[in-house]
Amino acid sequence: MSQQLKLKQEVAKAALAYIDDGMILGVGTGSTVNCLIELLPQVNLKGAVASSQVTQDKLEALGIEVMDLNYVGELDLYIDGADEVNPNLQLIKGGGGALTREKIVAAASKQFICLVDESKWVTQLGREFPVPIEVLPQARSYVARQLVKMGGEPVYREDFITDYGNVILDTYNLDITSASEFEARLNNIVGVVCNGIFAANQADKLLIAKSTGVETLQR
Ligand SMILES: O=C[C@H](O)[C@H](O)[C@H](O)COP(=O)(O)O
Repeated sequence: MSQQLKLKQEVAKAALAYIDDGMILGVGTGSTVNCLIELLPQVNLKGAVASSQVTQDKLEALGIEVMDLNYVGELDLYIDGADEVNPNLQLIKGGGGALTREKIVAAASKQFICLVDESKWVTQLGREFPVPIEVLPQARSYVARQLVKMGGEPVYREDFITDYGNVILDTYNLDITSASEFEARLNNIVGVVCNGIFAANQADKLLIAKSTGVETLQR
């Protein structure tokens, strides 16, 4: 087993302590959260709200009832991974293309706990990992030109369609000195459905797995 998978399993195990019996849990997407999903049969959940079709399928395969967010109201807890996290617990997400539904579930939750291994820790977002931007298919070229004007280098994620039928522009080279401002600027481009900067919906708590153990950071 790789060291990184081991760290993902450790941080997933640490997250179990925050899940209460009888809860409806918001469940993220990705390889880190997959480690958590495998452990969820240990908890007596009332149900879950899934942040992607992939997660929904995995939860249902374990016999966990997946509920429609529109009918459950505010969730107590959302747990998800991230592609990058900075010291303010702001994130880049969407490497797996699930950013829009993830941001909706995060926004609808009282608390967002983010699970990462130490490879995800950065001082400034977007220097290495591109910002995934979900775009209406018809607006792809227009949005790409606006991103170039902002100094970005958008790359169309080929052969990928989101759960909502849209496309993704993975955008490199954005100078994200203020994640909040950048998130809002990207949202202002007509045709953008959602962007992968999670500043308005940043993590409340970060569990970070290191070779020395799992550390907890609180906002
Ligand atoms: O769309 C995918 C999500 O934002 C994931 O949370 C993110 O890509 C992290 O995934 P992983 O745990 O596989 O690194």
